[in-house]
Amino acid sequence: MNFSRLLKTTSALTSRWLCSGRFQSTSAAAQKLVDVSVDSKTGVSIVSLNRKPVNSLSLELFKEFCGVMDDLESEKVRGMILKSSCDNVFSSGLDITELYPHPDEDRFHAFWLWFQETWIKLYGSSFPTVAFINGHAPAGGCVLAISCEYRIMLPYYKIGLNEAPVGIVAPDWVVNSLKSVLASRKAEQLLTSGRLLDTQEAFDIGLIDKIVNNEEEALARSEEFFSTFDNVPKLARALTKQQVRKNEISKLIKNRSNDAKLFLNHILRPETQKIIGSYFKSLKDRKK
Ligand SMILES: CCCCCC/C=C\CC(=O)SCCNC(=O)CCNC(=O)[C@H](O)C(C)(C)COP(=O)(O)OP(=O)(O)OC[C@H]1O[C@@H](n2cnc3c(N)ncnc32)[C@H](O)[C@@H]1OP(=O)(O)O
Repeated sequence: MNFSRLLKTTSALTSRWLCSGRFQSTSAAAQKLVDVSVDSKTGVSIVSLNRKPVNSLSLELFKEFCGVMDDLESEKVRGMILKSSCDNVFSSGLDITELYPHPDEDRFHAFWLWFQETWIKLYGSSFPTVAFINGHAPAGGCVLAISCEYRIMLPYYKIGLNEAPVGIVAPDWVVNSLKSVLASRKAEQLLTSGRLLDTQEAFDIGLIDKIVNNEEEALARSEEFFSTFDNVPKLARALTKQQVRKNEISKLIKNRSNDAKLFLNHILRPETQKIIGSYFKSLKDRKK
């Protein structure tokens, strides 16, 4: 099966959840959670996550992001830069209120399927992708960044997969995306310790590709990355990227519902709820 057909393949059960109109934004005037603009000099699309204050990743944000990715695919854009419009935070990861206290099972199932869909579309996109990490990127924020092809980060922020200390276990598609960036041993150390790295440490181990001081430099470094493909036929580039990433994506596509069920079972365990609850409380108490 070719890759674009594979990307469209979802089980009947999964399609039912993804296509269902449930969990729509209630207000037509609701603020956009994902903004798109085009850099007029380079023709590259800039996608900004815009869920204030910290871009925590909710079901609605995932849905909107997937719609944007579909548009960019059909417009056959030259490239995409993913960044944040929140001050100091690229994304604070999954919205903890989707996980705690004791989430509604239907909503959680849909939430998880849209998280998977986001990863499938971003990791498997045909066009080149850069994450401009213009703020902290813990947990799910880091997952978005490692799903892109190239990572550029501002100094003095933190990035990493701190799920284990929060009581959350990484699914294999997240582990494998990390292993596509870092050697297995480094990936394991990062995951099991849950340590967040500062920008320099992240650069030193190869988790990010460039450190920049401002957005202007980020755009210039992104352009250098995109222009490495200027003499490569678009289709050949896209199919080659997807060939490299195909195994992880097809494994998840075959296992989506089960992956959601496993995660839900884990999240609903009283011990997990307890750990997430005290973690969330400590986040709130920090500011008191
Ligand atoms: C191992 C891989 C597993 C993969 C599968 C699962 C994937 C991911 C799991 C997750 O993503 S779980 C989420 C984990 N996220 C975090 O641990 C980050 C938590 N947040 C922070 O550390 C900080 O907020 C920040 C991002 C460093 C920003 O700090 P800042 O001081 O700028 O802002 P705060 O005052 O802390 O936050 C403002 C406001 O937002 C609330 N909030 C922060 N993060 C989240 C979140 N992820 N979900 C929901 N709400 C969040 C925070 O409590 C504050 O609320 P108020 O106090 O204003 O009510």
